[in-house]
Amino acid sequence: MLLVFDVGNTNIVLGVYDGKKLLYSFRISTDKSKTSDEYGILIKQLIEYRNMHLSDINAVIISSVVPPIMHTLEAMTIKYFNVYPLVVGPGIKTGINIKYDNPKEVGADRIVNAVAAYELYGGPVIIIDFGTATTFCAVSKNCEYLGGAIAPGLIISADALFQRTAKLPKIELVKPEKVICKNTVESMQSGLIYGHAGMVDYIVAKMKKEFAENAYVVATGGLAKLIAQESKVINTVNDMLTLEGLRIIYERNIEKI
Ligand SMILES: Nc1ncnc2c1ncn2[C@@H]1O[C@H](COP(=O)(O)OP(=O)(O)O)[C@@H](O)[C@H]1O
Ligand SMILES: CC(C)(COP(=O)(O)O)[C@@H](O)C(=O)NCCC(=O)O
Ligand SMILES: [K+]
Repeated sequence: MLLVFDVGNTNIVLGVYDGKKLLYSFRISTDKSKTSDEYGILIKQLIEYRNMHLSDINAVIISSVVPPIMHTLEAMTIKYFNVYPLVVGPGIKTGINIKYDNPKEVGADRIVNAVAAYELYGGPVIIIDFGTATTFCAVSKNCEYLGGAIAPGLIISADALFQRTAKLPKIELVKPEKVICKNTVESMQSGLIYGHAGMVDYIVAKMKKEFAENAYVVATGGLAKLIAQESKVINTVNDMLTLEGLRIIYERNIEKI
């Protein structure tokens, strides 16, 4: 079986694939201070909790936007799974033509999402990933990664309001019923959530004008569902987009699983 790792700035999402089928997924926090043994034991417990064994995993692929954690994770997979991981980066076949000024600069998660979105929905396609940052990526009809936009994510924006003011509290990210709110917490929720949805609709409209009016729009990431309730431009939410992309890239790089 294949174990895939999507290492984001807030969470690591793991998936276990049997061929093309995602059996289980797990979400753990990204913690730069954890050792390879701490990750190893945690992942062992998650796998055994699903009645599998470490030895059931015979391949690993990792995509990461947190370079300092990579050495730890690579050491962990070698020690606990006896497997050298495939790491998404230069030299890996993705099947996508990256038109960024410097292709090495694009976050691996954005490439992986682009691969999955093109495979699942075809091009032209726009991918929005609501993670620590909210990223937008445009992929053309001919599978070119055209680039996109990076905006502060919802959690970053909420934290900034809390940290940079004296009177604004930490809040839960839920949508208030109205946009005109009569207390501090709901007013912050209103600005954050309706504001983010408006930003999404505006950027997508501008992207469509710039490259393809008929682009399909797929959203992923921890907060995708929350914004998709409000945004008018998201065609589908696929929470497993990055995991699917990792599975597809693995298949493109290895003849046989
Ligand atoms: N299933 C979920 N439901 C609600 N919020 C979530 C869920 N998963 C993650 N989040 C929140 O969404 C934020 C972004 O998560 P994630 O997409 O994992 O970010 P990243 O990829 O940058 O690590 C996190 O702060 C997390 O608390
Ligand atoms: C933009 C990101 C921080 C998003 O990361 P995430 O929110 O998923 O943790 C990541 O994709 C990244 O570090 N990208 C490198 C810069 C770029 O893509 O141009
Ligand atoms: K991500």
